[in-house]
Amino acid sequence: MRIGVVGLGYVGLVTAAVLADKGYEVVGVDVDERKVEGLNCGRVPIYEPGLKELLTRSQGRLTFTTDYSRLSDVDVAFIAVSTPTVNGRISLDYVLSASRSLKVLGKDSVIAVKSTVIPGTARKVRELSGREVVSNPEFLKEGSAIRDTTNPDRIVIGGEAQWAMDLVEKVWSFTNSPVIRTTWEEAEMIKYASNSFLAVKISFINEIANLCERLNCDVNVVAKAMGLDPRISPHFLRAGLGYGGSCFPKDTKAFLSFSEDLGEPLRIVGAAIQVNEERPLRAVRMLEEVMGELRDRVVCILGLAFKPNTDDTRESVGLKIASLLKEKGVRVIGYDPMARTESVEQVSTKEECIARAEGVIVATEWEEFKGIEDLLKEKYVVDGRRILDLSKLKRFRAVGYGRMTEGRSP
Ligand SMILES: NC(=O)c1ccc[n+]([C@@H]2O[C@H](COP(=O)([O-])OP(=O)(O)OC[C@H]3O[C@@H](n4cnc5c(N)ncnc54)[C@H](O)[C@@H]3O)[C@@H](O)[C@H]2O)c1
Ligand SMILES: O=c1ccn([C@@H]2O[C@H](COP(=O)(O)OP(=O)(O)O[C@H]3O[C@H](CO)[C@@H](O)[C@H](O)[C@H]3O)[C@@H](O)[C@H]2O)c(=O)[nH]1
Repeated sequence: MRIGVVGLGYVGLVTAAVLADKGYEVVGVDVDERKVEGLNCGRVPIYEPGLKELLTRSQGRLTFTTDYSRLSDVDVAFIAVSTPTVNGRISLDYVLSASRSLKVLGKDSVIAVKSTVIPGTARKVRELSGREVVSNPEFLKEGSAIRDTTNPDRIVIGGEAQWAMDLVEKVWSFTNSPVIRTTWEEAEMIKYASNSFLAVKISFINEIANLCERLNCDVNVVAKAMGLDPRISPHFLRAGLGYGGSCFPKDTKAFLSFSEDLGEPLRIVGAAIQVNEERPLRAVRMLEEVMGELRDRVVCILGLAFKPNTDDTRESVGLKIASLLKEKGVRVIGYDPMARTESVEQVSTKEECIARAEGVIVATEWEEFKGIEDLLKEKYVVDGRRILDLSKLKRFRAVGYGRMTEGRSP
């Protein structure tokens, strides 16, 4: 089977690499000429564990181009272009533009929409492309994208024409994952409802963390016991500085405005967004509580990627905290094992970052930030991700930690 993948970002590139590795002939198309040129020279534009190796292994079955006409003989073309939220609403511009370009497909080819889109979009894609369309939302997580694509929890296939759904199901037959067949709109809803539910869960535990900070409580103890109830589950119950990344922030907002347009506003999702937006400021206040006036002092942020094992800084909490601190006249330096950004002065080791600063905020729970308590002994510390052994620190605040210990904050 020949496969096309339109949009070679975190989703498209991983999808293309995994499918090529499974033996399909794959053509990847992107409008970004530099990205395509780089890929054709073996340069991988993102950091995702295992991706470079996978791309090298599948050379020969995988080609990259900016030329849509190269898709004319594919059986299935996946759309994996971005769907940003602009002024609180989803922008479908890239998806609709890709759909028009996909008129090059043969009449029996199927378009599978992987991009996260509001209900009703797959129908529009069919109108614009004149081809049969299946909604096949993506659930991968950055940092474990290859494993998630090779072995997904479920495969959702939404559509109308059985033959088209059969074809897309066949593409994923190597996975052995449960397949759920739905309508287009159900598939599109499943994606937003899933992301929103996880975002709600995070904001919920973060509010519990706020309460714990006022009491003689540790949110980790509370969450651990809650999570032992299989109805609650321990997943996505880690209190911290809130969710970032390219999905939850934009998808919750797009889903909320979509629900409002329908006259059925998702109030719980609205509250989760609000709670999340308060997290960076809360981190700054914690640092002020322990350190006092921050102006002209040096603060180090450990972790600029929105989560560990990625170089992605989209909606990164660390960067949001950095900009709040700068507004207060703080001299901010940052360190991240993978992420690179123009917006913060970056140093190349955590040791240097910590040594140069008076205050340290742990914003991302990278593995290499665990066990660094000795480096932090003389610093003011905010453990925003609860990865430190607090008993080894002197002057600190930690998310969801309100245990009183003599001589220690709080
Ligand atoms: N990143 C994730 O973890 C993740 C997981 C699941 C779903 N999603 C969804 O998948 C979609 C893609 O996300 P991403 O993070 O991979 O985006 P991305 O921004 O990393 O990549 C998108 C790519 O699409 C290209 N593009 C834009 N318009 C195009 C067009 N008309 N034709 C061809 N290429 C075009 C861009 O140049 C870019 O390379 C979004 O809808 C997102 O919500 C993302
Ligand atoms: O208990 C938790 C779990 C996560 N997070 C934060 O939540 C954000 C998102 O994390 P994660 O879900 O692991 O990363 P993403 O790669 O953004 O993946 C999410 O978004 C993707 C895009 O839609 C979906 O495909 C995935 O299923 C969904 O998990 C990050 O900032 C995490 O730090 C927490 O604060 N506490």
